[in-house]
Amino acid sequence: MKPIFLQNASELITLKGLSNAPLVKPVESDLSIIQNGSVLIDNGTILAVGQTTELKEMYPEKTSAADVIDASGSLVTPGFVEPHTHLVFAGSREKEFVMRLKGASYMDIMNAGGGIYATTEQTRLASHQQLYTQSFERLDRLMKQGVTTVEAKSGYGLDLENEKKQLEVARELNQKHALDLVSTFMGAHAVPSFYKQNPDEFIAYLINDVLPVIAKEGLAEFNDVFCENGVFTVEQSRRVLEAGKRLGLSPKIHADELESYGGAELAAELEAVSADHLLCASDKGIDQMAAAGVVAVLLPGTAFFLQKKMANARKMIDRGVPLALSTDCNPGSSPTVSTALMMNFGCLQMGMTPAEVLVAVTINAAHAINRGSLIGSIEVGKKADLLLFSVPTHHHLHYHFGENHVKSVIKNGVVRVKEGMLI
Ligand SMILES: N=CN[C@@H](CCC(=O)O)C(=O)O
Ligand SMILES: [Zn+2]
Repeated sequence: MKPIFLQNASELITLKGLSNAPLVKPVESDLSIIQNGSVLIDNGTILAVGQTTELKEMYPEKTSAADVIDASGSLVTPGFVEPHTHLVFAGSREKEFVMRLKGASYMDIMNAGGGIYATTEQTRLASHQQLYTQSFERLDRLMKQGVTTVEAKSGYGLDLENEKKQLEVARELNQKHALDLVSTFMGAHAVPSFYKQNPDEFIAYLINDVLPVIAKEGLAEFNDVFCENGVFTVEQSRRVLEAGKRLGLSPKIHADELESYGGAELAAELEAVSADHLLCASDKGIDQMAAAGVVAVLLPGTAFFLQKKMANARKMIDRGVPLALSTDCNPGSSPTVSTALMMNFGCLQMGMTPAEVLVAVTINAAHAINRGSLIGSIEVGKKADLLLFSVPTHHHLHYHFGENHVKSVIKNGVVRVKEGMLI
C-alpha cells in the first residue's frame, strides 16, 4: 500500500489528546486546529500530523514517494462516527409517516401493530442476502456523507433466529464493506405479540435463550433496550441489561424518548456506555449521567421527524454530560443518513456551538461505542479515517446548512469517495 500525503489543508481539525475519555464542555481550542495542515498515512494508519512544511522536512523520502492529495482551500476532519443506527432492516414506512402527519402518534401506530412491528414483519420475511444488499447500499450512502464507522442494532427480529440473522448480516457487512461496523443486540426493542400478555416471559426468553447465543457467537458488543412507558419498564430493562453485562455485553439504553421514565437514571446506575434520545430526561437523570460519565447520544433527526421538542443539549452540556450526535438511521423515526443535517440541528435547534457539534460527531461519538482510542481524531497511530470538504473552515458546515459538503472520504488509508462520488 503506497503512503498518502494529504497536504495544505486550510483547516485541519485534529481533536488531539481526547482519546482516553469523552469530552465534557468542549471549547473551540479542543479542536486543536492546524492551519496549512497535513497528514502522512502509511498502511491505513496515521504516521504523522503537522504543518505541511514541517512534515515535508521531517519525512522527505516518505512524503515525496507518497500519493499526494492536495487539500488547499479545504477543511479536513476525522471521519464521522455514527454511534446509533438501526441499519439492517427491510421495507419502509412512508404510509405511517402520512398517518402521523394527520395526527396519529408514534405509539398509537405501534400499538395498532405498525411501527417496529411492521418492520419486524418485513425483516423476518427477508433473506440474509436481501438484508445484506439493502444494508450495503445504505452504508454506501452513509459513506458519501462522511461516515466512516457505524454502530448497527438488531431489534427487528424479536426472536433468536431473526435477531441472529440481522447481526450476521452486520458481521458480513463489516467484513466486506469498506466501513467499519460495531454491532449491538437489541432484542428488547418491542414485546412481540405472542408475549403481549406477559412481557416478563419475553424478557426471560431473551435472557435464557437468546443473549447467551449472541454472546457465545460473538455477534454483538453492546446490549440495548427500549426503556419507555408501554414498551419495557425500568425494572425489565435493568434485568435484560444486567444479564447482558454478565455475558460481556456493555449496556446502552433508548432512554426517556417519549416520556420522562427513569431511563437516564438507569443508564447511570448501570454505568451504561451511553443513553440515547433523552428528549424527556429529568434533571436528576442528567446529573446522575454526568456523575457516572455516561455519554448522551442525541438524535435530533428523530425529534424532528416525530415533531417533538429536541433534547436539551445545552442543559446536558452545562451540567457536565458528554454529548454525541447521531442520525438514528431507521425506517420509522429517522429515515435519514445525513450527519450534516444532525450537525445543523445541533447548532440551529439545540443551542450547541460549532465546536461542541464537531466533538459530538467525532471523538465523543467514538467514545459512545468504546472506540475512542482507535478513531474519532487525527492522531499518530489512529486509523486513517479522514474527510476532506469543499468548504475552507468548519463554520461553513453550519452556515451553508442542509448540504453535504464532503468531497473526499479516506477510510483506513484508502480513498473511497472522490469529488463526492464513490470510487
Ligand atoms: N425508539 C425506538 N427505536 C427506534 C425506532 C425504531 C422504529 O421506529 O423502527 C429509534 O431509536 O427511534
Ligand atoms: Zn434507536
